[in-house]
Amino acid sequence: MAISVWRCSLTRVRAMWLNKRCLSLYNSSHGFNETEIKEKLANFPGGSVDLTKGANGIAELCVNNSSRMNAFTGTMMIQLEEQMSELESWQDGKGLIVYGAGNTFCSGSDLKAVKAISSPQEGIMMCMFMQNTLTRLQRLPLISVALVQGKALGGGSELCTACDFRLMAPESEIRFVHKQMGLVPGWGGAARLIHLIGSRNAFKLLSSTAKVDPEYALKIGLADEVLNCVDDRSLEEAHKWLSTYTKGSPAVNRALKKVILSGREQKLEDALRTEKDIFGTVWGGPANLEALSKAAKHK
Ligand SMILES: CCCC(=O)SCCNC(=O)CCNC(=O)[C@H](O)C(C)(C)COP(=O)(O)OP(=O)(O)OC[C@H]1O[C@@H](n2cnc3c(N)ncnc32)[C@H](O)[C@@H]1OP(=O)(O)O
Repeated sequence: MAISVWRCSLTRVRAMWLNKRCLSLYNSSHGFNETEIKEKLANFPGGSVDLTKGANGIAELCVNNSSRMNAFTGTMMIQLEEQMSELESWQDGKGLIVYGAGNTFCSGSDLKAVKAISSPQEGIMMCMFMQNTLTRLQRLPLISVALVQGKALGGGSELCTACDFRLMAPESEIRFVHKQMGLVPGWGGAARLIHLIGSRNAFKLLSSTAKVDPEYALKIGLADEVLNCVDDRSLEEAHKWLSTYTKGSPAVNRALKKVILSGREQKLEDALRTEKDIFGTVWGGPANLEALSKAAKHK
């Protein structure tokens, strides 16, 4: 009995490790040493990244460092990575809302930590670590939404581009301030921004470091909706918005996200093949059989 439990958990750990390796961009073959950068990041504590998984299949991920406008400390970067493993293995999950504590989104990386990891080699390691994590966020089999209240600055603006959708509360702003810091985005924000709004609009936002308000964000396709509410009520509003897109079984919702991902990331022929494989996982499945038995009409 004890041996079979041990084998089972060993298989689960191995599956999680393989999954993580497949979903990440960088591993040791790219000169990336995850253990080393985690040890370094652990020296910059503070704040937390809190995950709440709802019984309705919707999770909330809260970036919480309110005394520093939710800036990412080293330990928060590590926690964000750990929460991705938790979400990747959540079979009942359908959706995710990423938001910041205290009615503001996130002011990027903690400037104190950034100062201490200032060598280009360490900067590149931190950048690889965060790109891995945010790529895994983007590739979660969940419909993800960034709820932007207050400010999303620097790395915070990059974080919101890793979600499938962005909802902006009144008076909120997204701002790629990197150039003013003598930087360019490094957490994958530039590449994702170009996919979202095109290279000309992305060029303008990155080179001017302009504040993007909800109305302009909606106009250029950076935001998907301008919410009516501020403070805690905007989280409720975000849940309501998301519920339109997460109806139905987790298996079908997750399959849907996977076909969108393959269409987004793969070449057409490969995406078509992946779509066929994913189709095979839902065809004749419980949700399909139930719909057929009800002879559903779509009037
Ligand atoms: C590849 C990633 C690249 C990056 O993310 S680089 C970092 C980019 N982010 C920044 O430069 C943000 C710098 N902060 C600001 O511009 C302003 O603090 C901000 C966010 C507009 C808020 O302004 P205010 O509302 O006036 O509030 P405040 O300035 O008094 O801030 C409240 C406390 O929060 C702190 N804070 C804000 N952003 C921080 C950050 N990123 N790292 C470390 N601490 C940060 C700020 O220092 C202040 O603390 P304290 O009260 O002085 O002890």
